[in-house]
Amino acid sequence: MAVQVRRLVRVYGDHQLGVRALDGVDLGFARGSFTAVMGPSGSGKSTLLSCVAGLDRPTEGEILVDGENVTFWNEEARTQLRRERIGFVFQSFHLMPYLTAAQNVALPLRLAGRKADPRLVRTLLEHVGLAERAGHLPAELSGGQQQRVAIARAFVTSPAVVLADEPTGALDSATAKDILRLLRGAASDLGQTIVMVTHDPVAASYADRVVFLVDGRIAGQMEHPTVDAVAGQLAHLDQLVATGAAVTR
Ligand SMILES: Nc1ncnc2c1ncn2[C@@H]1O[C@H](COP(=O)(O)OP(=O)(O)OP(=O)(O)O)[C@@H](O)[C@H]1O
Repeated sequence: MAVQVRRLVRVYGDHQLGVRALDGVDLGFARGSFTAVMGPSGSGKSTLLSCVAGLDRPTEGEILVDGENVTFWNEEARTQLRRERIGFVFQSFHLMPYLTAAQNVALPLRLAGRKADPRLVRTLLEHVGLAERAGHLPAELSGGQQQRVAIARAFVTSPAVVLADEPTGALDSATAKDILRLLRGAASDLGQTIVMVTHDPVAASYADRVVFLVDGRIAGQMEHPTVDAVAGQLAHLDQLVATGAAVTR
């Protein structure tokens, strides 16, 4: 398993009265798998990503990255974990505006104190179809191209997992499909493990599996998701939440 979370609980505020953002989540993410995490607003999706990334500490439970228990690592070790073993893709790209595409891709290696091999950077930019734009600044690239640079950057350290938070949320649907095909291919062809939070059933249909969260708990999983099946399950979950059926403990 690239990543495993066991009995993960994250309570914000008072232990008894606080918000249980995650309430006993057990999940494994196999190497080379592409998982979509879905659920209503406030269901715990971002908290799950933050815990896996080591940005947030679980209240209870364990997190294993490449089989190593990282739950109790100190701040410094978790910063290193984020730099070297976790890749990030955000909705709003988060590229450094004053660095070229190639320099942005190389940045995680530099931050990790490693040498940025120009051939690796070039190969990654070729892989995302941007070899010709290596010297361009983000402002000179379209949104879809900027997201491709961000994806190449996320892959540069060969991380255990790439965490993508609404990676297509800011893109038109045709560009979004290109990005999703790229992520799909990275999992299938390069064996890159990907976990993607999304609200979009089309985006989720590119994944191998969808995990549905409600109130910090797993409310269902779907293998080989289709757009219609995902949309149907989301409507069903919304109904459960609206009637309060999902919040009984
Ligand atoms: N720092 C915090 N302090 C207090 N409560 C928090 C904090 N972060 C999240 N929460 C609460 O934890 C719950 C889960 O939040 P989370 O952001 O993980 O949900 P989400 O599924 O990502 O939602 P969205 O789809 O709206 O982004 C929510 O009730 C939220 O209000």
